[in-house]
Amino acid sequence: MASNKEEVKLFGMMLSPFVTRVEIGLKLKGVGYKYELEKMGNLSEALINYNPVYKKVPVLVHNEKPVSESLIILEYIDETWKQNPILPSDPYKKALAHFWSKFIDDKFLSAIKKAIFTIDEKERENGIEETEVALQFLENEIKDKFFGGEDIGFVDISAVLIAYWLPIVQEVVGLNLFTHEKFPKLYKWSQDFTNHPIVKETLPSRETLLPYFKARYETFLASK
Ligand SMILES: N[C@@H](CCC(=O)N[C@@H](CS)C(=O)NCC(=O)O)C(=O)O
Repeated sequence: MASNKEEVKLFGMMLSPFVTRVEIGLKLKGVGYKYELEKMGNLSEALINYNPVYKKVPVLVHNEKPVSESLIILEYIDETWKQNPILPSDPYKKALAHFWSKFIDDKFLSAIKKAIFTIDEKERENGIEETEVALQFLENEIKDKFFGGEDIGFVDISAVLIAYWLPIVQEVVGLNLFTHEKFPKLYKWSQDFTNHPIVKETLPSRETLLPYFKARYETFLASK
């Protein structure tokens, strides 16, 4: 737990998988925090001061020191509060955890964005194919219950957007990318992960996320 002297603030936004990563990390550690709710398109001056480079959430402010970028924040949390480790201590395993988390943010995210937010049919198909290739790499990486072994770790938390956001997003868009048939191990992992009590209590409800994403997708289609 954060001691009384410590002040932990999380600048976040509803329905953001990047903010959810940080919340899961803090809760796994049992660190209490104050949530500062930001609004898309109307960010507070405080947030912009804390993250002038990207002007995005999440930002963790620990005793007035701001840390930005969800994966960097997660590592900071893990190094600051030692209980319930999120990253492996073995340097090679730690390097692999960083590799796969970066893979999710680089390869998977760019592929899925292309698969969803592209009008050009050929380009969209490339996006779908690239998403499936990325999911297959992750399917091959699951050796235990979680990417982190028997307990949730860094890659699991990074992949929350695959476990929870992707099934909802593909339903709205009408894609069948991530199914039990195509990726049995990854699908089973997504069930175990989203049913973990800390993850479950942190995820936004399907009833909120689905209409939000539907509206966003319709706005995109209307703009084309
Ligand atoms: N790479 C960043 C991504 C963060 C991000 O995209 N945050 C979005 C919310 S999901 C945001 O703050 N958007 C506000 C804006 O663009 O004005 C991370 O991992 O923290």
